[in-house]
Amino acid sequence: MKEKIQKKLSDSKAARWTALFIVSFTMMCGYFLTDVMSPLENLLTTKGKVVYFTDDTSMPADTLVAKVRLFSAANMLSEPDLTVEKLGAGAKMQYQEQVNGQQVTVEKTISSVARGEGWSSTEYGFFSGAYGLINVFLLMLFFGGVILDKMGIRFTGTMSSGLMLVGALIKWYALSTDFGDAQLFGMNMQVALASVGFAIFGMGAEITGITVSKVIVKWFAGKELALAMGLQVAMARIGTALALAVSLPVARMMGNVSYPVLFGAIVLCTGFVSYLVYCMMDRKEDASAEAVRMESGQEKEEGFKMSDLKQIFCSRGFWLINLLCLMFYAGVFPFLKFATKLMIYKYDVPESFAGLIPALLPFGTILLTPVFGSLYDRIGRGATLMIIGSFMLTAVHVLFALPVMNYWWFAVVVMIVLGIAFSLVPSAMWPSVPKIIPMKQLGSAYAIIFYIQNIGLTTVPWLIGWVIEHFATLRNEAGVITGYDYTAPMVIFAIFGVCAIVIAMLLRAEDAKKHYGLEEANMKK
Ligand SMILES: NCCCC[C@H](NC(=O)[C@@H](N)CCCCN)C(=O)O
Repeated sequence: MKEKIQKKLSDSKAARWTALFIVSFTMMCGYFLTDVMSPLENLLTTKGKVVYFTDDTSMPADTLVAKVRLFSAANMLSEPDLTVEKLGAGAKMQYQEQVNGQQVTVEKTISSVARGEGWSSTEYGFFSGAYGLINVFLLMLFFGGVILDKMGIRFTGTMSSGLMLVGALIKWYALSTDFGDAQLFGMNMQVALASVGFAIFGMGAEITGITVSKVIVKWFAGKELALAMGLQVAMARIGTALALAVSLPVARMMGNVSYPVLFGAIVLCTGFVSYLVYCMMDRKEDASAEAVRMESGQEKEEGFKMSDLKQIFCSRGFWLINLLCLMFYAGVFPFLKFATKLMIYKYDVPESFAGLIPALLPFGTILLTPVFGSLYDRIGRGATLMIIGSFMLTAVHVLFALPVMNYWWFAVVVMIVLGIAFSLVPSAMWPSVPKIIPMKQLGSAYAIIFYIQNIGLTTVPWLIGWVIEHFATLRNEAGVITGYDYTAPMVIFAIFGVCAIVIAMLLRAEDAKKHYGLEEANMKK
């Protein structure tokens, strides 16, 4: 009689791809919430209500009311019964405007009215960077990695996806409440509370991120690892793309910036439940792995020890990956937070379409990240892919910084190139980590990389928000904002790109010396 050979659950193709899909879904929900506020920058930084017209233009509500009143008086029409509160969808407005030096009568129909929150650019920058606040300053991401290696995938992932949900609810509460002039921590109460919520969410999102990375290595090591990581990132990008595309229309339709966040919180509930489903699969995988080990008489793998951290810290290749991750991601995610407003003011894109151009970036990566991942699996050249991606990132920011070519189609082309760069580097960088660091220290290794990366994700939006307020905001003599000059912030982003190129080259040199195998294929033939 043939003896039944024990197999691990992860040896089944269907099982491992199902596991990947479930955890990637949780992550996708997290990414949706991370970027849901980015297209709302213009609305958040406008004081009072904003009126949107059917021709895709917009105007502060009080300016509109004043213009309509002036028009009625000048044309001896009866005083309109109009206040900011009475403006509503479907109403027709008439007022006069200077067009090419001539006074013309404009008639517009209101499509929606939404409440602006009156934040400053610095406050918006602070809020955007708050994502990494607890991770960086309370070292929670670092401890998250240790918790992951000590307590395991099921405990850590459940805890962290629960934290995402709690943070999202706090953020929603802050944005849906009018706190008047109340202050917290010496700042506007709404900004402070929304930032606290975002910081708790960010802690959960990042710990979930390292947990999911470990899940993928657990199921795919020696198999289609880079493809699986690429697909996970691709699904995450769907979350980002949807956030960028639907957030402003939802806020406009509902009249308030809090609704997209509420929607995100509901989506996150499903992400939390899907992680619980994964936990059941994880239990089965562990049981089958244990059965295989017993049958083959293998020694039980030694657990994680704090002293293992020394091995991680002593690896030069590991530090180069850290720095590359810091610089490359500092040039992408923080940029996305400001990209919608860049499209409005530099490329003259109507506000209702402006979020769609940055949304092209994640949409492009949805396809390309798995393609490049699979390329890396089959033919290698990981370090080279990272160098090419870093070059592209730099070129993109230099092009955005140029004061010429301010056409929307140019912004679209440049954004597509950024999408290619944003597929190349992540698809090669993340699967390279297990080539440098062994499995049992992988949770801590990813946590340290995410930790260093979070320093950039936190401080770069602060820096850019401050630079926009002090060096990029154009005002007229009365101090009213008339536009923005994005040269200075874009030059800063380009500098991150140059640093990424240098580091990626050093990494390839280090690989040649230490034979990590970054230029080799991942799949064992
Ligand atoms: N296997 C690792 C995949 C990481 C994907 C990577 N995510 C991050 O680096 C996160 N720490 C930051 C996410 C910020 C959310 N917008 C990615 O390329 O998304």
